[in-house]
Amino acid sequence: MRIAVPNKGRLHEPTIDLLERAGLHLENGADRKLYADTVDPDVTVLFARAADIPEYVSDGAAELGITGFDQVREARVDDVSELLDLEFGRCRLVLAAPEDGDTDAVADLAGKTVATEFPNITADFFATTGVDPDIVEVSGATELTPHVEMADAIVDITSTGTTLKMNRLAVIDEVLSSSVRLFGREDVLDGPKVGEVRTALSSVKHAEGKRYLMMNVPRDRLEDVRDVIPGLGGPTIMDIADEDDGDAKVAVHAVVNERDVFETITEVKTAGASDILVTEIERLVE
Ligand SMILES: Nc1ncnc2c1ncn2[C@@H]1O[C@H](COP(=O)(O)OP(=O)(O)OP(=O)(O)O)[C@@H](O)[C@H]1O
Ligand SMILES: O=P(O)(O)OC[C@H]1O[C@H](OP(=O)(O)OP(=O)(O)O)[C@H](O)[C@@H]1O
Ligand SMILES: [Mg+2]
Repeated sequence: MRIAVPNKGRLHEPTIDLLERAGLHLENGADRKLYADTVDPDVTVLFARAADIPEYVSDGAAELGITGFDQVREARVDDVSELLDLEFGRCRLVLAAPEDGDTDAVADLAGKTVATEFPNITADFFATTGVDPDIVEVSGATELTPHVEMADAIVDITSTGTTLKMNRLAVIDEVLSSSVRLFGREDVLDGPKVGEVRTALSSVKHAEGKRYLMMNVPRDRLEDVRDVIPGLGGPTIMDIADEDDGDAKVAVHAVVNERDVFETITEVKTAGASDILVTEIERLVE
């Protein structure tokens, strides 16, 4: 099975990092190679441009793909399905125009020109508004086009808003909200490998922001400790083999949200826990 992933750009590294954390370690994937093997002999990674990945999956060059939702929508592929929101590469496609110009609303764009790297998404957006501007496709530096009289407005990616601000552009409307997705061609979705890859990647997402808490608790304080552990399932309670103590203490393990760890430690300690350990979780298969 082949997974197409971004070969460069801002999505490349986080995608490789995610595959590694999911246990799909890349082998002999030196720079500029088109393919890399993984520890799983049945899984190959194919490197492609973020914008080409939906087409690669649709055409059969790969079975699965990882790229931005914006690219999937722009490619207008109708035979692929989303399997997982990977929740990075978050950005918005927005309609924006010069701050000090006379374009303040969608209606102001009747008979005007909009420049974008996403002509299909832009056309779909305007089709819902009843306004029908000319759409000009550019391949980058879109933010410049209103200042060189190429366009009256743009549809482009924004995340922090810095680029729009630097180019004195104001948002008129949101066109699309995007993040990176795992998707696959519909005719292969039932295969066992697809399920395995999906589970591996989602287990990394589930583990993010969670910590594993371990502690020892006198058996007669167990209920007090249990009461203060915020529930994410569990906790797991285990007997401790201890010759001197008999069964006076038990080990308590629990998965907790990272943001709750600080408070929980204080509370379980007050409730009688000792030998408290906090560790990171690599993967959490639910
Ligand atoms: N500023 C941003 N913040 C968050 N995600 C972004 C941002 N810019 C782009 N993305 C996401 O990353 C995807 C790829 O963008 P990137 O800039 O890496 O590639 P590109 O410039 O289109 O590619 P290439 O360098 O191959 O021309 C976008 O389609 C979008 O989903
Ligand atoms: O809201 P901001 O945080 O400023 O991000 C928005 C910018 O990020 C992307 O460009 P990128 O940095 O990927 O450069 P590129 O034009 O080379 O793709 C996008 O095309 C915007 O220009
Ligand atoms: Mg870019």
